[in-house]
Amino acid sequence: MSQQSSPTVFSAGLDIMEMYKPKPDRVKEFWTTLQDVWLALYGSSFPTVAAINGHSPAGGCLLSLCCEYRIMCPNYSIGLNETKLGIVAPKWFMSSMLGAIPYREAELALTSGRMFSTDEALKIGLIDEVASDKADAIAKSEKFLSQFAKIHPIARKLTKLNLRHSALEWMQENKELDLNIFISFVGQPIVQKSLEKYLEGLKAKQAK
Ligand SMILES: CCCCCCCC/C=C\C/C=C/C(=O)SCCNC(=O)CCNC(=O)[C@H](O)C(C)(C)COP(=O)(O)OP(=O)(O)OC[C@H]1O[C@@H](n2cnc3c(N)ncnc32)[C@H](O)[C@@H]1OP(=O)(O)O
Repeated sequence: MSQQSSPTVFSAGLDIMEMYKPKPDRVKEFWTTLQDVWLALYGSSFPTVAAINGHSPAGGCLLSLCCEYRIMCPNYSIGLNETKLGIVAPKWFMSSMLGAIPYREAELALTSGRMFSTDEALKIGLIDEVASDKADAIAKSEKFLSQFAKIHPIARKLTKLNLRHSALEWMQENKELDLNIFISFVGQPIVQKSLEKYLEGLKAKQAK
């Protein structure tokens, strides 16, 4: 469950202002912090559930995909919408999605940057359950977690970490490479232009 200033947003994803005209003194910390959050959450030895009580685009969707189970409240949207911003979901965003939905669905979703409604997300397996509201999402999360009381904790932990091993190992070994790809990608004028247009679209939507 994320605590946001907006009651309708689980996480709006990465701060686009950090990628639009990125400041050289901040960009490394920005990206490595995200890598570290992913490593900690995707690689957590604890069972994890995302109770998604609001919209969850891009980095928001990624946070939920780090968890083993996703429960979402109705009438929100979720997805890796990077292509809509003219950017590319990094390899580890994609592998996180592939841990939840079949390759074919992921390819269609990622290339189109599609955002799914709660019901659509349930249909393709991007989320596991729908909750009627925040309290129900918490109750359902507790129910999911309680099943592990009967499972040996070391067996559960090793099973989870073995399943996630190759994605985690890739990141541990390639943090610097991944950072350099990010910096050179967002630095391209064509990418900056796309981000500018996307931000203008957000402002125009808000002005209506
Ligand atoms: C070859 C391989 C190369 C690989 C290279 C990798 C490069 C790729 C790197 C990164 C991946 C990116 C991940 C991301 O997470 S990108 C961010 C994606 N997020 C979005 O698209 C969300 C956009 N926002 C919305 O859809 C909506 O705002 C909303 C649904 C979240 C909330 O809607 P609503 O409540 O109606 O609020 P407003 O739209 O009115 O927005 C309020 C306010 O907030 C600003 N804002 C919203 N989201 C963001 C954001 N993510 N970053 C910065 N600012 C945001 C919006 O502009 C308004 O601002 P204000 O006018 O100043 O109030």
